[in-house]
Amino acid sequence: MKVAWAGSRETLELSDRMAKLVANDPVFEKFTRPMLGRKELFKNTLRKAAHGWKLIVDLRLTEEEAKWLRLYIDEPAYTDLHWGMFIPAIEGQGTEEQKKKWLPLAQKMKIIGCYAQTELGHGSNVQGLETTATFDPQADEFVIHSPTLTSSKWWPGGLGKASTHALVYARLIVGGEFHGVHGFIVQLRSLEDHSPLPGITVGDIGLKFGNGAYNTMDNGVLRFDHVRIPRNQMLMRVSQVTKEGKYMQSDVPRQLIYGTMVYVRQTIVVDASKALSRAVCIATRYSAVRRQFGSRNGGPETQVIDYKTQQSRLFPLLASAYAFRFVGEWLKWLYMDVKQRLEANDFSTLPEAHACTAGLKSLTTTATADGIEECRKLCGGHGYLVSSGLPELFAVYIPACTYEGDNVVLLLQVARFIVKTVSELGYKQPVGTTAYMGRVATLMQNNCAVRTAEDWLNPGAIVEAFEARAARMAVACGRQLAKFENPEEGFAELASDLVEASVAHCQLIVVSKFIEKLQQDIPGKGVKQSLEILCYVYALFLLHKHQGDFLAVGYLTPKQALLANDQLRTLYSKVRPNAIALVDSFNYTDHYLGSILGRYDGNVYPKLYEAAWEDPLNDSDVADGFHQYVQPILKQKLHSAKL
Ligand SMILES: CCCCCCCC/C=C\CCCCC/C=C/C(=O)SCCNC(=O)CCNC(=O)[C@H](O)C(C)(C)COP(=O)(O)OP(=O)(O)OC[C@H]1O[C@@H](n2cnc3c(N)ncnc32)[C@H](O)[C@@H]1OP(=O)(O)O
Ligand SMILES: Cc1cc2nc3c(=O)[nH]c(=O)nc-3n(C[C@H](O)[C@H](O)[C@H](O)COP(=O)(O)OP(=O)(O)OC[C@H]3O[C@@H](n4cnc5c(N)ncnc54)[C@H](O)[C@@H]3O)c2cc1C
Repeated sequence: MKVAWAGSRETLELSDRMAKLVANDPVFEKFTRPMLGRKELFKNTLRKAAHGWKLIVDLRLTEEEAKWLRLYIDEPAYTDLHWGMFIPAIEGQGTEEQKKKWLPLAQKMKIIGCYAQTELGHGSNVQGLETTATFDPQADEFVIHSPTLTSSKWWPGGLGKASTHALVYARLIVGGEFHGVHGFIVQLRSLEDHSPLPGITVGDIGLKFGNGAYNTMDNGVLRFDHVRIPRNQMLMRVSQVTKEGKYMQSDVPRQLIYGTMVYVRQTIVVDASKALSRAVCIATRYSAVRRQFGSRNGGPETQVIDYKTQQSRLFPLLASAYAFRFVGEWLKWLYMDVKQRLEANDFSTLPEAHACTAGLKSLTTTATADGIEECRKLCGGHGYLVSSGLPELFAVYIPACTYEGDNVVLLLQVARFIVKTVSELGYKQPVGTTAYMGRVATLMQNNCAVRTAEDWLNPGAIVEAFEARAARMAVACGRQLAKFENPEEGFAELASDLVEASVAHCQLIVVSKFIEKLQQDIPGKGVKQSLEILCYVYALFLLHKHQGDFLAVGYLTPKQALLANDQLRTLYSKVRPNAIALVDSFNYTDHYLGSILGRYDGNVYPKLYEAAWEDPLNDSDVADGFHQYVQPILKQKLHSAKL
């Protein structure tokens, strides 16, 4: 199962080596992180990032090894944005000449870059950005300017203190004409002493949610006062500005300017399975350690993992972690395919790649953020201790529902894609993830054939149920929209229904990709059978949770929905004996998990007890401040009998 989870034996071995390298290096200790003040915390992150880079250089790690190393260091840092957005943006939107100039500098870390798109006044609405880049043909330069307070760049990670350069998204103005938002490489700080260059105001935006957590990152604010950059620092793969001041659009669609977001959304889906699996690993191991009630004749109490309620909350999350792992693997393939096509100037699959990355980013991050919080509750009171690892994981993870596109805004993008597909059904055969809509007539007509709970253990029955629900919801939205004279007004009015239709479509993708995965050769005794059980758990859990949809569209009867729930209970009993092995298969070190409750050896109580004494409050028996603030109260002479 470890190999199935990792994707291949090679990846398992490689990631295992990197995990151990980090775990055994004292520089990467993270237990004290939540107790550090902001300055110490940030400096500590810089120290870890520098040590990580030294290891990468000294040990001549490959790009793949370096990625795993950074993951296991497990601390958001400016390097995430440098490697994760700045470099990919230049790769995707730069010309060959620009790539030749900037990529070696960035890859050797001679410069540090960030991705400066969002502003104080606009994030979701990228076309609403206010920063301007005005071409000055006399000087052959662009003038980058922040005309208003709301045009201040706000949020970019790595911008506040670390970056020397930024990829700045600004409205292009050539000859007095606006040409939409484009990307510009702008130097922010001196490469000698790191001080901000003339015309640049830059700093950190302040503390964020949670102790430690994402506060290791210097999310920044940036203003430009007529800052000049050479013309060739506009990324010009999509459109060009000539020396003479002529704006030229190439054959490449202008949506490619958003290409970095497609790339990052894809990586976020892969990361969702990592974050959720960490939380599930902690909650599952602890649920096997924790005992409450049910002692008979003085025997041990019941392990809380044996309670059906615990199983019905925990096992769907375990199944979701696996589902997200496999859909992430598929999405990575889809992205690589689109990337290759784009390089060959084939843009035909870009809209689907956009819809899939947007929709799956939204679905997996929402489920993961909610799932981490559920895992905290599954661990009872001890889950609320920072030493459980769950509060920090939650605090670090939740902004994933917002960054790289607010999850609702992204589902509305999926809705546009679905509505367009439905409206074209008469003359255009849908392909890829919308191919099922080509069978819309059958899907609208046929109802579920399930008669017994066992009938639900059939991939065909499950896929058809999810297809029928998604198709019927999409068609219903299409019919409602057709009643509006102005389609945009209709879209705005029906936005909530459209979002629900998008969720149904995205859930269908995850379920289908899990089922497709099971059609592959999966070696290892019992591995495939265990994955089949998890796949049914994932699908039937969703069906149970959203049974209102399946009933409302008329595909299921209430009896069939009940049968699905009956089957789900049986499946939980089948997951139980393997639950620990299924989380051990994630192959996480205790260092990466960072949780006393999730320790591999299960030695929870002694270690919790030990850790309590390491809290700074326990440095002395009598607290600082006692004599000043508490003792006077204890010693006061009360004048009134009532008091
Ligand atoms: C305990 C320690 C643990 C450590 C863990 C570490 C965890 C760290 C992990 C990861 C680090 C991540 C760091 C995060 C950094 C975050 C960065 C950011 O947030 S960068 C900013 C991102 N911003 C956004 O995402 C903005 C969202 N808005 C948009 O994307 C768009 O503007 C829009 C919502 C799509 C709106 O566009 P709209 O339709 O209104 O208009 P147009 O812009 O004109 O688009 C029209 C057509 O274009 C199509 N389109 C839109 N987007 C894309 C795209 N990306 N690709 C292709 N096509 C696109 C759209 O569909 C329209 O098409 P048609 O309908 O005309 O065919
Ligand atoms: C931790 C973190 C790191 C970040 N890192 C970066 C970075 O490195 N670089 C960068 O450029 N940016 C970064 N961002 C910014 C991030 O990309 C934006 O915050 C995000 O895209 C959401 O945009 P917004 O803040 O404008 O939200 P808003 O759009 O203001 O959202 C507010 C509310 O309005 C709703 N809403 C908005 N538009 C619509 C609509 N059309 N229909 C219905 N509802 C709508 C949303 O659903 C939400 O509920 C980061 C943000 C965070 C939190």
